[in-house]
Amino acid sequence: MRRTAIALVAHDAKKDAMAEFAATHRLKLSACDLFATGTTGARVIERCPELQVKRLKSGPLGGDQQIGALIAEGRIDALIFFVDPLSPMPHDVDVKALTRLGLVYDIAMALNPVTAEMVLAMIEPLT
Ligand SMILES: O=C(CO)COP(=O)(O)O
Repeated sequence: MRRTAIALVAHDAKKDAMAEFAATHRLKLSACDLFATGTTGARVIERCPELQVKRLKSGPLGGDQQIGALIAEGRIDALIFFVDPLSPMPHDVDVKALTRLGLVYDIAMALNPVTAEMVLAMIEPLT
């Protein structure tokens, strides 16, 4: 049985919040397999160098789609995606496709920090 796999994604205006979220939950996250879009992953690693994070491409360059592909393959248990609802995104279609796949495959999906706290509280990492 594999470890619990969590994907971390944050839009630019939410990256500070994601770095803080990762720092607050570093212990639990360290027991999970972590995936992230490029810049989000870099920010998480910068804040929490001890975390092993598989960084994919930056979201606008295909990273959202890579996370979506992992979801479609059944390799992600939870998506924590801090969405910026106030800024237009050139890759809005990718963002929509990613959240759509989260729904299609019925994984745990948190789109804001308060829900992410709840989702993580329910996760018992397999070690
Ligand atoms: O754009 C993103 C999600 O749509 C996130 O990508 P980055 O983590 O590379 O900024």
